[in-house]
This record gives sequence, C-alpha cells and structure tokens, in this order.
Amino acid sequence: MSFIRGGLLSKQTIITMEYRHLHLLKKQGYINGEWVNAKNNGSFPVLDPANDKVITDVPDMDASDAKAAVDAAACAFKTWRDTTAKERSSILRKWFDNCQKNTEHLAEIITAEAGKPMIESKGEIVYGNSFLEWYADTARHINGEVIPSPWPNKHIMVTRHPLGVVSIITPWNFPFAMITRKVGALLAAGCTCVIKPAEDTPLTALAAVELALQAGVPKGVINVITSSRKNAPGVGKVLCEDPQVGCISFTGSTNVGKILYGMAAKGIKRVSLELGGNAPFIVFPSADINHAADQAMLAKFRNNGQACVGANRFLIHQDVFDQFVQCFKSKIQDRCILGPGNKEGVTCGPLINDAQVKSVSNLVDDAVSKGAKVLVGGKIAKSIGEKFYESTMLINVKKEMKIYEEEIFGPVAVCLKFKTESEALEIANSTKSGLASYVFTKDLGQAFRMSRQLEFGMVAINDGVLSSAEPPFGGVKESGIGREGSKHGAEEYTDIKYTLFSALDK
Ligand SMILES: NC(=O)C1=CN([C@@H]2O[C@H](COP(=O)(O)OP(=O)(O)OC[C@H]3O[C@@H](n4cnc5c(N)ncnc54)[C@H](OP(=O)(O)O)[C@@H]3O)[C@@H](O)[C@H]2O)C=CC1
Ligand SMILES: O=C(O)CCCC(=O)O
Repeated sequence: MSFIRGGLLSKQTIITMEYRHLHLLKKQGYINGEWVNAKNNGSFPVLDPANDKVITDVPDMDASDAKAAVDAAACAFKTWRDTTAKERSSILRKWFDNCQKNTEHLAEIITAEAGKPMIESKGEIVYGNSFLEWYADTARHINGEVIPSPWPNKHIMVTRHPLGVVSIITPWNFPFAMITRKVGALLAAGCTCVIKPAEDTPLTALAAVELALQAGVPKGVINVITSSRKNAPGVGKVLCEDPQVGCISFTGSTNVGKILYGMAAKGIKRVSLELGGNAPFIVFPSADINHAADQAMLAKFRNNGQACVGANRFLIHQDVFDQFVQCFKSKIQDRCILGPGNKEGVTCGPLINDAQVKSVSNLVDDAVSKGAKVLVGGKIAKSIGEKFYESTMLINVKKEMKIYEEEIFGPVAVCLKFKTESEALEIANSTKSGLASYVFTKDLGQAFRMSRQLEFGMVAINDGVLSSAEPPFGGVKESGIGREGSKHGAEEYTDIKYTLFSALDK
C-alpha cells in the first residue's frame, strides 16, 4: 500500500493545521441514531500526543450507556438482517466514497489524536477504506451451498446467517482501519454493532461513523460508546456478556483479549481476536540485503513500531549480519525524522502515551544494563518532547534481556545473529505469539520450507508489508482467533444453518 511504503522511503509535503480547522470533529457518542452525552454527564479529554494539548472533550460513557447501545443495535438488527445484500453493498459503497472524499479531513484527525505523520495518516485512510470497498463487493458473495445428499428425494441446503449484534473494541494504533476492517465485514454479513474505540483515539471513530450515517446506514445499526480507561472494564463487561450480543471482535493486547474471551465464554459467544505479535524478520545469505533493509524500515518503523505486525526480532544470518546491520542503520539515520506528525518532512511521530514511552524505555534500558549495544538512538528525544522516542537499533541482545522475547511495540530494532536455517526457525517459533513473520531469501526451496514451518498466521517472503483487504489477516497461538479482511472476514460474522428438505411423495 502506498501509505505504508511512502513515508519512510521518500519525503512528502505536509500541510500544517490547528485543531480548530479539523472537519468532522464530533464531540459526542452515538446511540440509536442520536449524538449523545454520557448518562452520567462525565467527559474526558482527548489529547494530541505531540504536545499534550486537549483537542476536545468527549463523553465518558459507562455500562449504562453501553447497555442502551446494545439495545439499540439489537432492535436495529431485526430490520437490518432482512435488507438485501445488494442494499448493504450499496450503502458500504457510499460510505467508501464519503471516506475517500474526506481523506484529508480524516487524516488530520488521526494525526491530531494518534500522532502519526500526515503521510501515514492519509495512507491509513486509503488502507482502511479499502476494506469498505472490498466488503461492498463481498456483501454480494456470502454464499451458501447445496450439498449432494446421501438420501434419495432429500436435499441438503446450507445458508449463512448474521450473528446479530457485534461488540467492536478497537485500539489506538490504527484508529480508522481497525474499525472499517471489522464494521465493513459485519455490515456486509447483515449484523449491527456497538463500537468502543480506545480512550486515546475516539475522534477518528466518531468521524468515520458520521460518514457512515451520511451514506445511509440506518439508526441503531452502528453505535459508538466513548469511554475512558477507567470505564473500559464496565463497558467491556456489557459488550461481552449482554445476551443480545452475538460476537465480540477485538484488536488489542493479548492480556485484554484473554479477559474479553473469558467473559464471552460465559455466553458461548463467537469471538474474533487480533492480539499481540512478536514478528521475526529473517534474513538469509542469498537475500538482496539492500532490499531487505528497505523492507525492514517498513516492517519496523511503520507507525513508529506501534503495530502488531511490526518486526520485533531481526534474525540475521552470521554471513550477512554486519552488512545488513550497516545498511539498516544508515537507512534509519537517513529516513527516520522525528517530530510532530503535522510538520513537513516528519516520518516518525510521538508514541501514543506515557505508558508506551515508559514501556519502550524500560525494555531498552534493561537490555543496555545487561550488555546490549546501542548503534542508533536509545533514549527519549527530550528536545522534541517527552513522548518522542529516538528510532533505535540494538545489537548484542541476549536471552536474559526482556527485549529478547517481549513485544516491543515501539521504534526499536533488535538484531540477532544465527548460523543455520533450523536455528533461525527455532528462535522464530520460540514465542507464544504467532501473527506475522518475514523471510528474505532467493532460495525457492528455503522460502517454501519457511512458509510451511513458521508457526505464524502470516508469512511474507521478501516483503516487509503484508496487510491489505484481500488476504486473511490473523494469527495463531496467543495472537488470536479468526481472520479479518478477505471473504473469511465477513464469514466470521455469520452462522451456518443446515436445512434438510425431504420431498414428500405424492
Ligand atoms: N494487537 C494490537 O494491535 C495492539 C496491541 N497493543 C499492545 O497492548 C499494549 C498496551 O496498549 P493498550 O492501549 O493498553 O491496549 P489494550 O489492549 O489495553 O487496549 C485496546 C482496547 O481495549 C480496550 N480495553 C482495555 N481494557 C478493557 C476491558 N477490560 N474491557 C473492555 N475494553 C478494554 C481499550 O480501551 P481503553 O483505551 O479505554 O483502555 C482499547 O479500546 C501495547 O503496548 C501493545 O503491546 C496495543 C494496541 C493494539
Ligand atoms: O497493529 C495492528 O493493530 C493492526 C495491524 C495493522 C495492519 O493492518 O497492518
């Protein structure tokens, strides 16, 4: 996708902006076709991570608002499920068109609340919107089956039916795409939803939903609960346990995913969980090293490393280790330009919040205290601001360091050396996570062996970016359950029904 490839490979012009110029800035939650405040009248501030200024306040909704939203979605489901696939497709297409026309406005909101450089924010709109376009088409192809029957005069028909109300809980790192990927799919399938965006990034969700309404999404079909971290557990309990909810679709940390999965289990509800990753990026001696280092820039520094598919461990064959490290290091020094996302030329913005800064700093400090060597970066860029962490590269990393096995979720590249293919595989697979993995080799047999033996839901051969609307996105092991994007993403929101027709004799 151009967004992912653009920022770190070339410099672009960025328009500066102020919050007062933000279009589509909504300041209320959205329930049953109305923009509403919290029943408790509470609110919380949404901050710009580049400078900690308040962009606006939004309602701090709690469990009672969540219940109202679920009730609205359940009521709307009664009619939405009976719309034709063609009608749903047409609404999704209009939503796609609206987002496309408003790319700049949506991107400005992402940059303001998530801190991304404008080039990446615009790219996220292109990427996120591709799910709406894809599901506008897919809506008309969620097919059933007629299976040859083992009995004479009997027919087996298999049909797909929407699950009902879907609870959507999304993270701050892709505040637009994580919503369109889920909501596009579930609307196509005939479901309705309640969205709970992250405390840090509710404004993108509200703007996206405003454009959905303008596209003709009927009242109650999409509802949005804005809540602070304090109220998230109460809201989450309703979204997971209310009997009217048929499915919980979550993207975020593995820890929270486990909590939600536990609550969903009480009602035997369907779950779709996209959780943490710990992606290996493996470079074999036959690889084109310059290309591998270019792709490493994308796999590591997209959204400043705050991505579940972000490369977490660079496993480099000993024969090309020095060459790769040198090449990667000089690209980091040339292309990672730290600063506020609305400043021209910036390619790496702030981390989202203080917790992220602390988590990344702790991992690096722990590694350095145990002997890791910093080749680039290694600390907070205090002259720019407290949330700006320098793009960093570490070598001499050992097993006893936390960074060796934890998900970094920040702009820190850790390079490790291996000797053999089996050693690379063993290190790569020695994690509870199994989301994305990257392999660089020109040896076709090796590429197939790695594809087969890597215990990951996604394997990219000779590429650093694998996300798009067409393939199934998702992980194995503790990285989650289910797939998003592709036709599988819509099928996640359906149940299969088998009907037996027995032809009565005259
Ligand atoms: N797989 C991925 O794509 C992501 C992984 N992460 C990982 O998680 C770490 C922490 O980030 P963080 O933002 O705290 O991620 P979380 O998993 O805590 O947050 C993701 C979403 O879940 C919500 N949430 C949190 N707790 C509950 C709950 N008990 N019930 C219902 N909803 C809940 C959050 O709301 P609120 O914001 O209000 O707390 C947010 O909307 C990161 O460092 C990273 O390692 C983070 C984001 C995305
Ligand atoms: O990191 C995430 O939370 C989602 C991955 C972004 C993508 O779709 O590539």
